[in-house]
Amino acid sequence: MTEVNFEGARLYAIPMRSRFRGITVREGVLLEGPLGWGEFCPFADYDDTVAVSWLATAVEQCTRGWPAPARDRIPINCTVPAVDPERAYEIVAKSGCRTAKVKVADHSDSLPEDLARLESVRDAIGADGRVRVDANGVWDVDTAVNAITQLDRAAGGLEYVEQPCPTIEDLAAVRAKVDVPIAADESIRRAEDPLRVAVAGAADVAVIKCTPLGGVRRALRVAEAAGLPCVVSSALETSIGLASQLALAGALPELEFACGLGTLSLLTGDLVPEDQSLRTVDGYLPVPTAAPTPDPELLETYAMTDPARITWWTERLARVRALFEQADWDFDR
Ligand SMILES: O=C(O)CCC(=O)C1=CC=C[C@@H](O)[C@@H]1C(=O)O
Ligand SMILES: [Mg+2]
Repeated sequence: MTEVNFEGARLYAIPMRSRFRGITVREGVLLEGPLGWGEFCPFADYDDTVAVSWLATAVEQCTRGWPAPARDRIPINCTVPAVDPERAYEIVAKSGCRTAKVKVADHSDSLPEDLARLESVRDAIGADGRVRVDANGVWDVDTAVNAITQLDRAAGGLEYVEQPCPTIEDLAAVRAKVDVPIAADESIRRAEDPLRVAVAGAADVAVIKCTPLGGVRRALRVAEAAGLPCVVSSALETSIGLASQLALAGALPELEFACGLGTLSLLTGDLVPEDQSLRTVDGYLPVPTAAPTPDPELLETYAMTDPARITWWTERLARVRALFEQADWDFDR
């Protein structure tokens, strides 16, 4: 992998606008290769083995590029964190998106807050907008059935509920009891072999994220294996990593749903110049033909400065690089 300039890795730390997935500062690494830059940003709680796929996505982007797209723009959902109703209204209203994805079940006893947030989101998006929720797998089957029924009512109809329960079996049980369609996210992405998850009977929609799945080519194979309509959703990358996710959304043979790639708005900044930044405009993002280039000034502004974090990321990158090289990674497999 001499093609990738690991010595020139740039470490960044960008504060989030609101806490999301327990994260208040997004950290990661940019790597340069012959085709431009890629982004390595596995969440801190992922071990090195899991992080290998994240590195593969960055290496694919900066050394190989992506398969040809089937479309040139992607409809985007705005993402509403577990915020109060006023803030939820504001996020949806100013997003320009016709679909909103709302985080629910953020903490125990969250249902009354979730219901108020959904009512507000429906007010903001209007009767013809679409509203989906994501519970990140925290409910058991009975809790899920009860919550989904109430959330569906508060939202004036849900497009789908993403990962209501942790297991495939529980998703199937909930799906048999509610009319709201079910989407599988963690069930696919965290599976030991995402190509072999029997998700078809348990969900109506597959959420696919190319960053943790090892690149655009692999994610396309996972999408095909899932055999369901797909939604591409982000891993909270900067514009550098979002480019791969948009390339995946662009290359899917069919795309029925808006994708969860409008997450740059959750960060307080980006690493590329304003005119290349992948911020949603009128509910859409373009499918890039090449990775955007980081702005040297922004790399300085958001450079990681905490010595302990720098050591942690540098050592992690070295370990994951060694695993990636041992794996003799095949991007097409
Ligand atoms: O899909 C979206 O609208 C935004 C992305 C998003 O929700 C997520 C990004 C990163 C980590 C995940 O916990 C979370 C998700 O569960 O889908
Ligand atoms: Mg999800």
